[in-house]
Amino acid sequence: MIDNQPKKTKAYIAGVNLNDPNFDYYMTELANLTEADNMEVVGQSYQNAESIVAGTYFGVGKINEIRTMAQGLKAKVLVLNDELTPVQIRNLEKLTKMRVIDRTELILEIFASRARTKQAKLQVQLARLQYELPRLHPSENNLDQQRGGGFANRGAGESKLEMNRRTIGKQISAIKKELKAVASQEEIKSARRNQSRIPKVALVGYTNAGKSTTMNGLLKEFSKEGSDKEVFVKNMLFATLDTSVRRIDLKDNFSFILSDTVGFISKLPHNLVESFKATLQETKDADLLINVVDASDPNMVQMIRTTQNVLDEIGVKGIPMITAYNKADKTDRNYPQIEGSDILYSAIDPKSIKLLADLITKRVFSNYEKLNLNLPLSAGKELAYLHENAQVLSENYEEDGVHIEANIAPDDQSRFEKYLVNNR
Ligand SMILES: Nc1nc2c(ncn2[C@@H]2O[C@H](COP(=O)(O)OP(=O)(O)OP(=O)(O)O)[C@@H](O)[C@H]2O)c(=O)[nH]1
Ligand SMILES: [Mg+2]
Repeated sequence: MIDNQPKKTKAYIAGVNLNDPNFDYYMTELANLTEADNMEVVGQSYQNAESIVAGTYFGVGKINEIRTMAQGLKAKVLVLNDELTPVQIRNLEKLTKMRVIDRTELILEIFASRARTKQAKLQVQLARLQYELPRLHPSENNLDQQRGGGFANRGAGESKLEMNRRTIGKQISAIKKELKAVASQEEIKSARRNQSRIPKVALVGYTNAGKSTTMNGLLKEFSKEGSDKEVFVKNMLFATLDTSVRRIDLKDNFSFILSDTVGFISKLPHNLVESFKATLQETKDADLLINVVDASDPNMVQMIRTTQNVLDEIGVKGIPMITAYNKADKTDRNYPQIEGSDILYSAIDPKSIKLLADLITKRVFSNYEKLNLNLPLSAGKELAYLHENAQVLSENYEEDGVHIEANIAPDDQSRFEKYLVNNR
């Protein structure tokens, strides 16, 4: 059989365990990330230690062991479980004769390969440059220094370093400026959404949990535009890097705005989270979060914790949340099923999607109040506002005005007080 697949680079993965109960889970993630970066994991090892060795990350014995093992397995790349210092990376490359990639660089590479839109590309580029800046080192300009020979030329390498730093610094400012321009466009749209009383619901969660599939499921069931508005779904880490915002129109005039965004993983590089601030804004502005969890994954509990940690890091606090246990079709449990404020479902099952929509409706509109109003026929503007921002249950044009029964947001209730009919 002819194998047309290009051969994947073989990688050896390793880490130092500082007595962390989640260490095995982090190594599993590291293996998945390495595969997601188009490499093949051929082996792994770890070292239990009290602390990281400052200059070389591992102790000498471990480095020798890794070099021997990795060479035997023909690994070309050594992938490490933490963010390393530039000195540690350089020393390990010398000692192992392999390319060394730390966890941060690995995640940045994956994001770079996935970025499609201008905003995502700029955000990843910014995070990469910020990662590189402190990693520029005079020794990387050895050639210049050596070529010059002699003492007199010693400054040449350093000035090149300065030059590189300045160039990267300039690139960073330019990208930040461009990002601001892109973000302000988004802000205008988002401000418009914030002005409206339509509730905002945000899908969040671990990467590959099924957020985008859930969004498409809701769109298929409840959006007039249907499949035109569907988002990209794929069985891979970080399929989504942008935020998509769609309007979902449920029965009985219930509408909400739904957003789907980038997924999370443990130890997301801080720079990356910082760069993706604009993308994650929709999550911060939400009235309700749906935390999508892959219920068929044995590491489900750690994944939930990871999502909580990232939400804390980006400053998402106090927003009500539904935990949505997805992929129930891959478990032996009965679904769909509501369990308190949570749901067990499958995003590819229409019945599940309807139950999820019911749960969202209940949660989002729980503090709305059902009011009976009588609006004069001249109050066209108020009527339009109600249709846009409340759930209009019934509407009858009578001689004395328009009789309306509607569920109205707490903030809007005073606005319609004067039209109240006292028959509640
Ligand atoms: N069997 C099964 N597969 C599902 C279900 N939901 C999603 N998937 C699959 O899981 C994979 C990931 O789905 P996505 O919707 O792209 O996941 P995501 O959370 O948006 O992932 P990222 O954007 O990468 O963070 C795809 O192959 C989906 O087809 C489900 O309920 N059952
Ligand atoms: Mg997605």
